[in-house]
Amino acid sequence: MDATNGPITASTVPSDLKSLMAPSKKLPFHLQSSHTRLLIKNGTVVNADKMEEMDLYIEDGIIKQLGRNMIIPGGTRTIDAKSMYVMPGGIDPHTHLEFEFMGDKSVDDFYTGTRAAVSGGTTMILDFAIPKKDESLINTYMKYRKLADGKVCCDYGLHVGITSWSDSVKNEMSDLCKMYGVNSFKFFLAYKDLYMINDEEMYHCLEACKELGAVAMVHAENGTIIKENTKKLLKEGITGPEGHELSRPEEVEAEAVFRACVFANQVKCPLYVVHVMSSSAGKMLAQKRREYQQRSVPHLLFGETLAAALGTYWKPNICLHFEDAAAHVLGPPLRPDPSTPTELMKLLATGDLQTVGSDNCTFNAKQKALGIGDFSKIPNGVNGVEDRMSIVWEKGVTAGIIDPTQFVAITSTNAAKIFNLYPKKGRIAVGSDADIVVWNPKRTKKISAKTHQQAVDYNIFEGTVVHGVAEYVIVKGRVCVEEAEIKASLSRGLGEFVQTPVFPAIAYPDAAPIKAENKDFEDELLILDDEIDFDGVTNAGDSPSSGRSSVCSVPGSPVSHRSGRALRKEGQRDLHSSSFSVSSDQAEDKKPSIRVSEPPGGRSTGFW
Ligand SMILES: NC(=O)NCCC(=O)O
Ligand SMILES: [Zn+2]
Repeated sequence: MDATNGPITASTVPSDLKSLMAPSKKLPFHLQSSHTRLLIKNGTVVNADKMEEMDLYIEDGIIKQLGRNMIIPGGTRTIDAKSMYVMPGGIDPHTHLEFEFMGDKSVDDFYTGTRAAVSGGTTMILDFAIPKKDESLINTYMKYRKLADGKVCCDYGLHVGITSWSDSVKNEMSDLCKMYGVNSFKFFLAYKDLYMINDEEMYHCLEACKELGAVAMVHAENGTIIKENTKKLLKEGITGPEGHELSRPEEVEAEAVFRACVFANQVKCPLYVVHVMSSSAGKMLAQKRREYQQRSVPHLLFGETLAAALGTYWKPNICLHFEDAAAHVLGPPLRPDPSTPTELMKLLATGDLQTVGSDNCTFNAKQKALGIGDFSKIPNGVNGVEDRMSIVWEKGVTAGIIDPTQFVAITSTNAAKIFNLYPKKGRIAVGSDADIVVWNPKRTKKISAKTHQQAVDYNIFEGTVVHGVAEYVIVKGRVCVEEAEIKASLSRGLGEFVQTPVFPAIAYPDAAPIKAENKDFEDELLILDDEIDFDGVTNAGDSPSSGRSSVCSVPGSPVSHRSGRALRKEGQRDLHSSSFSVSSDQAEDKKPSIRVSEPPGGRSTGFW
């Protein structure tokens, strides 16, 4: 097939995808109003590198202007964000919606799951298309596209699982990268006999990812030990949910983290460790990451933890009721050490971990009951897609461990960078998607299954009071949550599949930048980012009279236009006539004066 490393284009779209692409363009009539104009006033705009008092003007689903005293068209709706934070909508890098797993199917589907996500301030999810060992990767991917397209309430992307190794798997990985908009592959060192691959297969999988410019992802637990321990525990009569954690204690997770890191380093393939659930695993990853960074292999390793791990733990009395305990079963497990949530939050604060996912994979009490009498049959998975943002805020910002800019980094920007969505997603900037959350740090909420939006009948954060919620959520320019209530505008089909191009600059800093889906669009964003990164301030805060008018308004027009290019200051570089690589510079930590504060616990080694 005629494929390149670039984005999907009309000529490279396979015929099976064409049928999916056509309908997603035809939005229902009520979603078609392309002239939605919105002004968000008086708020504090928070990006991962700084906070600024600014207004924001949105049109056609895109951020068009940032600044103060902007000239905007009449008839524009205004939201007053006084005393609130205006942030990039959350990106949940890890969900399993309608996932067929362990004999059942997770109850939150692409509609209820993304609806719940948006209600909590998340405006994009990355789900997993996981094939059985003998299944085609592309067929599995197509199955997920068919499940999700037309159903999702916010944009989504797909990671693909690697559960076996062969030439055909390798070829399909290549096709997925080159033609289907996938840039990340997860392999499992757990789930022996189901999904687990062995060390040799891991080596080849990492080699293939590196060759393709993809991000390798690993579920790091030692599946062989888990299998043998499980047999032993069941034989000893330990059949209840307490057996779950006993079969896979912290070092079983840390061993697999270590092994995967060493393999990644040998192959020199960027590796993203999903759901780091223990202090032992987190520290192991931090140690390897720092070690490789010192040997000038920056950003080889990335780590994700979960809202579940930050928001709760395996409490001493949890096993008094099977239903409670089973609802908390996921792999790797919640840990009995009560210091785990704080330890993991500190690793996020120091940049040793980069992202927080939900791993949302929900099963109702009836489904969890499959494991009565045998803990190994409890379908693994918990909720989190809805509460992830509030849990991170509560346990991070309210607790004084991170500041709002770090909150944005770990809930949105870092995922956008790692999976090559930035700055279309993960940043409040002119030209970026208007996926925005207006965060109210004064509104409180008591989390409960009785009031949550998710389809599942249990909430592992039940009773937690959070001091900070999504007051308004804007999805592609539409106000979908208002005063913390879902509006009718949040509907099926509002979201679309978003390609994730290979060679993300943060993971492959030496590679030539891969263009996003719209060349003009990306060029404009890169220019604006250059202004932000190297001036130390955005031009967005300047008055229109400063001469840098393209962001505040475009000459001759009351509003700026997406296609309008930023005017350069005298002496400022023209990226189109220079050999300077913006993408690689975006990946560096050497930008001057862009942080508002140092993270607690010392200087970050991450990419805040
Ligand atoms: N995490 C979990 O227990 N369920 C979802 C599947 C996985 O991520 O391993
Ligand atoms: Zn998962």
